[in-house]
Amino acid sequence: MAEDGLMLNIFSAPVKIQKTTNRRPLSTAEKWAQKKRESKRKAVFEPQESSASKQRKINQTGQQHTHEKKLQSPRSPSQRSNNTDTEENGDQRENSAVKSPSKVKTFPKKAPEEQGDHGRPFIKTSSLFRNNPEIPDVLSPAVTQVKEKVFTSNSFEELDLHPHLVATLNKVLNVTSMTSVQKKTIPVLMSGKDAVVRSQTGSGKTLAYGIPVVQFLQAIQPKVKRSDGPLAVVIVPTRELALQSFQMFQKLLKPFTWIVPGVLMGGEKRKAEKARLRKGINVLISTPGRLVDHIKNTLSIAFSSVRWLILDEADRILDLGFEKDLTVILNAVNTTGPERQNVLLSATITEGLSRLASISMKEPVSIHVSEGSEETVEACPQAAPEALSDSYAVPERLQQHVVLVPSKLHLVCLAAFILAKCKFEQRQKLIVFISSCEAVEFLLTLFTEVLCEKPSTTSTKHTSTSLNFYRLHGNMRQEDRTEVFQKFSQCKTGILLCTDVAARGLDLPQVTWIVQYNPPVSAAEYVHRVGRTARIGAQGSSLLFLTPSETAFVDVLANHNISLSKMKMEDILSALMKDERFKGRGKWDSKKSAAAFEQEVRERATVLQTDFENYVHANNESLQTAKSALQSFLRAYTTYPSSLKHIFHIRSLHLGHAAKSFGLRDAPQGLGSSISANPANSKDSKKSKDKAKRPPKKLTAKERVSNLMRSEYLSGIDGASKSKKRRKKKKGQAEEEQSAAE
Ligand SMILES: Nc1ncnc2c1ncn2[C@@H]1O[C@H](COP(=O)(O)OP(=O)(O)OP(=O)(O)O)[C@@H](O)[C@H]1O
Repeated sequence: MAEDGLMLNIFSAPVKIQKTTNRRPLSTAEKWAQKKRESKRKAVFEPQESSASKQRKINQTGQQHTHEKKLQSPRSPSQRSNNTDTEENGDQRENSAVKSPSKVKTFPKKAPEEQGDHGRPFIKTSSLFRNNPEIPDVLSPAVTQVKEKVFTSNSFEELDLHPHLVATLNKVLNVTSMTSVQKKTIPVLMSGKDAVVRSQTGSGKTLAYGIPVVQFLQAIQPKVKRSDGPLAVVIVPTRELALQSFQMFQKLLKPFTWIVPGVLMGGEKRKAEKARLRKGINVLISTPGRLVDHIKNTLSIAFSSVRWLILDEADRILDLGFEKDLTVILNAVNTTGPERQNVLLSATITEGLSRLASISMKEPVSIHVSEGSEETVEACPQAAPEALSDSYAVPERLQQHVVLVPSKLHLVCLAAFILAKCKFEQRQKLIVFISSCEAVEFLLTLFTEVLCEKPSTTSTKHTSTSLNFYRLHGNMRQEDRTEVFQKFSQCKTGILLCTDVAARGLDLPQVTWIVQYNPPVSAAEYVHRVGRTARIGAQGSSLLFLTPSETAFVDVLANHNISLSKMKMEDILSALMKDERFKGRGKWDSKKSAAAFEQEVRERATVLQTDFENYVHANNESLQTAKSALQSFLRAYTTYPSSLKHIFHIRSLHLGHAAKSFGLRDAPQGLGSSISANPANSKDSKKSKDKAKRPPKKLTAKERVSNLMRSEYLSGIDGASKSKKRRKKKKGQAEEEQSAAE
């Protein structure tokens, strides 16, 4: 079973949790062994230091501690007075157990003038800036980026379209000239051919298939009737995308009221969908799992008239292990139907897509828009898409950045970036990609509580706007998902925290920044995520967070002709200098030296981290939420494909440092066993021990794909329903999360 393998992978991973309480003195041999383990770990996580620098550090330790002790506690001491804190050196501190409130070490109250502006009592805070791995120099290899011209000077009038359709395009959709992909695709599809279409994100692929479908359907005589059932079937991977494509068809079909569009998607009431199907839907937009569900269970669904089958984001549909679902769909539409046109579209052609093309299409025309490819509209007997798989086009006006941030500093760095953009700049709209639903929920609460200013507090020095956080992931109720999708579409400024459920196809207007807080599982997913900005010729920016050990992902992207420019972590953190809420203990004077500035930035980052940690440790509920968010992050981390495991391997994560990025002061103990029956962790269970001894079951290729893509399942992308049900029977928590996503 794929899941068994996965669980084993996750929880038997060498995640080391040190116990530090109730220690007895170590014997010499134990000390030696510990020293050896420590130096081995340091070789992985920390820069090599000269003995002189080590000595310097030892000499400085006392001083540093004194300095840290002077850092202040959060704003509401009353609310957070029972917070724990730890004060140990480096890793020991991070891995030590959470002390009970009674053991909290508090410091003697200082005179009011020493307390700083917010009256934080002094607490000990572990250093964010020590024991971090060295940040290497990242040089994005020089690559020639693939360019695609978005617009042409040709108008829709040049095509032989129904005048009402042209009028709708001009007046309802406000589009007059064709984009390059539309100019190339529409005539091919109107001539009745199958096509594989690749063009960059936000280049108008939806209309490239929507216009020919509507032109075709309105011309059918006698007129199309509802009772004809579906004549066009559009399959998309997520519910929001289904809704978006449906809305586009609604607009296009305005003048042709006798043709009825409809959408089926997981999360909606089946009964209501059945009723709509019974009434008759002519253009059917659906997620794959839901359509299969209806094919099997709804007698009123008849595919005898289907003339178009369109797979949008076709590579993703295949990636997710939808092959079985697609076979069911293809069998259903193939039964008695007439000649059918098939269209596959995506911004990223993969090997999988060409495989799909070969099973479902007849001599498809390959359409791609890269510059210098004017003559690339050609008959493509299967192999041609593969020729495209190495380089991806990203929008020309997209500015791509990467920042290397040690795990410990991830949280404050993201917070500082959000503050910089959305508090101290105007009209910024951010999407932040996070690897799991729980982490999205956790960050939403944490940021809302710690970063958003309470109405009573006002910032004096800098004009600031309020922060509006939204979240989108697969564990949300469908009504909430739809509401957030609509609200974020309409808002002028805000921050959407989301999983990859929002990575594909969504056309959210005026997004200015894409932040990939957790790296994507592939270069293709990178392209789709950043593609939520800089759409249809607009400008946009993106920022990819990597830890120092993940730096090689920059080369992976370069292999696909994607080049990034470096942003410095210190520059991002320096945004905290504008926020007086996090100011350090000393009086800050802008005339001070650069070194003092840097020191103040660090102090502010530490104050902010302390606020996060105090919020997390304020009560058991928030602590448990942080722990389960960390668990889900670790679980997602194990799902990178084997081709990227040399960069993203759970072994290269430092659990204590990762915990810090969830506001946890220590690496939680018993992490694995609390999630599920992890053989390695459930020491007492004989069954578990036996299981642990068993070699992992060899997985089939398909199971491996499912395994690798599990973070996407967890993130709520519409997955194969049957396998989920099976998993639900067998496993606990993880499966529940997944079924909620459907
Ligand atoms: N000819 C056009 N002129 C102006 N705007 C257009 C034109 N065609 C499409 N658009 C607009 O461009 C935006 C992006 O279109 P669309 O979502 O179809 O892009 P896409 O290529 O499918 O992107 P993705 O690969 O991310 O799914 C939409 O808001 C759409 O209304």
